[in-house]
Amino acid sequence: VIHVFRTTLSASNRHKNDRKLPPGPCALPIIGNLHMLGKLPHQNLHHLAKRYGPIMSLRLGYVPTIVVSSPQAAEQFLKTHDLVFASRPKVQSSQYMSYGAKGMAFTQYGSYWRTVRKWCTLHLLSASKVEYFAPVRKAELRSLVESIKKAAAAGETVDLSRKVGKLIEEIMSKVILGRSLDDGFDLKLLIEEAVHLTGVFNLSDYLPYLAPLDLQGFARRFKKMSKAIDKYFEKIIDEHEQEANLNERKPHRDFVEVMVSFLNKPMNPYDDEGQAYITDRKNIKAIILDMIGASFDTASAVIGWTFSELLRHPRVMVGLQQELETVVGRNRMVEESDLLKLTYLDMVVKESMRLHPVAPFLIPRESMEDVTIDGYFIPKKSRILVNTWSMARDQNVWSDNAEEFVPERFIGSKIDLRGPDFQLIPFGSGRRGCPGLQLGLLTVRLVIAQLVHCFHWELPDGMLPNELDMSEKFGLTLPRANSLFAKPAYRLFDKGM
Ligand code: HEM
Repeated sequence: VIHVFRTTLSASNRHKNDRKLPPGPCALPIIGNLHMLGKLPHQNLHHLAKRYGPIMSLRLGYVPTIVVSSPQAAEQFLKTHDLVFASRPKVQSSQYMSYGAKGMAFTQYGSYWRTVRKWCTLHLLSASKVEYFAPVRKAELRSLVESIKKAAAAGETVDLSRKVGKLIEEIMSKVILGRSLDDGFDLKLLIEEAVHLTGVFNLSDYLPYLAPLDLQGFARRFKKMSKAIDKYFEKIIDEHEQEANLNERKPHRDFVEVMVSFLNKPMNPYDDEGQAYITDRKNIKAIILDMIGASFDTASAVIGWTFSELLRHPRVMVGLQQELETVVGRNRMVEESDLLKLTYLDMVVKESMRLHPVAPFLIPRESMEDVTIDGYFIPKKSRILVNTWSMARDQNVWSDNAEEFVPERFIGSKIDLRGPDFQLIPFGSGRRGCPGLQLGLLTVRLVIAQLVHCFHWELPDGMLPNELDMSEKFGLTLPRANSLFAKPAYRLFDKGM
């Protein structure tokens, strides 16, 4: 009770003193504005921002929260004051799922995070590492094309969401764990649930005195999931250790193999900040979980939305097939080396990631000190939600047709989706921007190009393009709510292999 009284009092005091918080809707006692989020918070906050402006202040439970909804405002938070907002809040999910924030994505800013990030960027996510796995992508895509070809020959409709989900899961698990997931353990289902629960608003994070009651049952679910995942990772690390003993001189390939080779060694021996060690298996398990969580759902969500838009806009699908025909020709499949020449594909992917950003609030940040932005006071320990979904619908930035899927808007434009241009930041920006961008983007482009090149696609049962369901499922990521079904017809001249 004292805690509730204190937080309510201190929140109202903040309004009273001369430091002006950004505008925002009135907050109720105790819950603040939590009741205004609804099932699709990115959409509801988009509507509220239209009324209160691009830097809006809310109180979620006891947590002061700032919602950023324009590219100019995002630049202030992610570039001008990048360091102030380079931390992540301590949340219940990371305590359970990241072994007490021992990974990267949910770890507070500091020397541990800096070292882990540098190390992962250098040893796991570098350009040469991404390239190294090209044969894995090729083999997995070939086998997917073969299976869709069979379905096409039988006149069947395929569940594209499921097929693409499986493909990404296979590619990423070979890259990260060094093995196929065909071993009876449904890691994908657990990761999907973990990512979803990490994104939805957990009362225990906003009203911590209620945490022991676990009113939404999240803690129970996190504990159960983390136990199952931990057991699985232990087995994988054991196997890697045995293999490492057998082949000491073998080059290290998958992520676990690289990490196991660093066990008990400092991550950056030549660096002043080398306090971080992969001292025990917890570091390895936390990093693996981050990598899997960050890669399974993101790439498949982008591909799912891009296919949905292509099916809703046959003109764009045909345009993309024409480009593929010119650059690749119908006598062979797409190779990774073709991708650089596919400029329309690039526009299609940009447009899809603009309208359907995979992480609608990026991964929430937390301010490390008090700061004033555009005359507004942003208190230390505020939670920052950058609403990229809302930014894509800003008519001042994207003109009257902001809500329409028009890849041609990028003709002659230099907008880069990797972070420098704040109107399009599906991978975030600044110190906390996505370190897996290269791997993610390459995978997304390759899969879309291959499937559009090899097959004609139609909506099933005479469904019209404007009848396709486009509902979203909100979590840390924003995939389609329902599976996408489509009917393929093989279109390459030869056997395509
Ligand atoms: C198309 C696929 C992907 C998309 C759209 C995406 C998007 C994002 C976004 C929006 C963030 C938050 C950035 C911020 O707060 O500014 C992020 C962070 C992160 N991503 Fe990705 N990502 C993708 C693929 C990947 C892959 C394949 C990996 C690794 C295998 C990865 C690893 C990470 C990690 C570790 C972080 C946390 C970084 C940190 O906190 O320092 N991502 N990603």
